[in-house]
Amino acid sequence: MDRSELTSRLLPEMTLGSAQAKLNKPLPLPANLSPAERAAARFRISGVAVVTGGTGDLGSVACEALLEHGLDTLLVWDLQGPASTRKIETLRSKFPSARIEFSNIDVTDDAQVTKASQEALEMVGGIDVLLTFAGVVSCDHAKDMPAKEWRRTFDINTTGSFLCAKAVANVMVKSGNGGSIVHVASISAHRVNFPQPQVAYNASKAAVLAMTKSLAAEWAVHGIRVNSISPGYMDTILNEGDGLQAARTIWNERNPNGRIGSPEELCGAVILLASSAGRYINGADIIIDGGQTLF
Ligand SMILES: NC(=O)c1ccc[n+]([C@@H]2O[C@H](COP(=O)([O-])OP(=O)(O)OC[C@H]3O[C@@H](n4cnc5c(N)ncnc54)[C@H](O)[C@@H]3O)[C@@H](O)[C@H]2O)c1
Ligand SMILES: OC[C@@H](O)C(O)[C@H](O)CO
Repeated sequence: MDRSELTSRLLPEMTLGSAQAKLNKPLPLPANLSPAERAAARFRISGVAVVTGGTGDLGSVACEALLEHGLDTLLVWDLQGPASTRKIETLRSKFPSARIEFSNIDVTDDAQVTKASQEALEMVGGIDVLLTFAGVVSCDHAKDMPAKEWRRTFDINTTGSFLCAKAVANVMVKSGNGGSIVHVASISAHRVNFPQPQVAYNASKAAVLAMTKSLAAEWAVHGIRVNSISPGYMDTILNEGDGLQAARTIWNERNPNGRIGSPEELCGAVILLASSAGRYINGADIIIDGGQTLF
């Protein structure tokens, strides 16, 4: 079997030239812009974005950043609750000209995310950006870890992120416009957290990194970029339960900046990866931790 036969049999979708890669088109910046306008245009986000876990502490801040940068339509996929209703109302009042829709979606349910993605294609013409913030933390000691808890952590953090990426990528391929997918990994994907035991969480986030690189390689031909961010410890509710409040002192001491991060400090990386400023970034991970992982 020669090389081209092998390539087309094993990886037909990756054969060069099988689809027009949007990544290889010139940057769509009109020539008559002022330098300041050009700078802003590079980081402009237009079109439609899906944000999973978009009413959580980090996801809601990322939603706001997308809207600040010009997003027309925001589709939030999260579990319904009083907090989600409140956060969506706040976003709508801050950005009255944007279309903001909430759907009660469990990211671990393949049928639900597939249906919601298809509806986005029919309702708003496609999806340009996907951010996968839906996630849970699990702090059991390994020797006491119930199989159910291990599976739940992987199901939401890893499988859920994959199922959303798959469903959204299919829509991006159908619309023919490519897009940008940003997964939310963690510094826990790169190293073992201290002092809290988090074997399932750490492993689930390391899998997100490997998945991100695999999808980036497979979908570049469709003009879809897939990257991840790895936040360090952020000041969120996720880091308050399970005795984590007490661990904060240690995290602060072990950070060269002397403090954990605030949710807003993720926005720069999210906008870079989602916008055309990041058009040649593919399969990358950006660690945003104030240097926590340096020592
Ligand atoms: N907070 C941190 O310090 C930190 C650091 C690194 C990575 N992260 C990651 O960032 C992401 C967001 O964290 P956060 O601090 O905003 O937490 P959060 O608990 O405030 O938000 C998580 C969101 O995910 C949603 N969610 C959970 N299970 C879901 C499911 N099955 N289907 C749909 N939605 C679901 C929750 O409803 C919630 O809105 C998580 O993936 C987390 O692992 C957080
Ligand atoms: O590693 C940092 C985060 O992923 C997370 O905030 C932490 O692990 C939760 O305890």
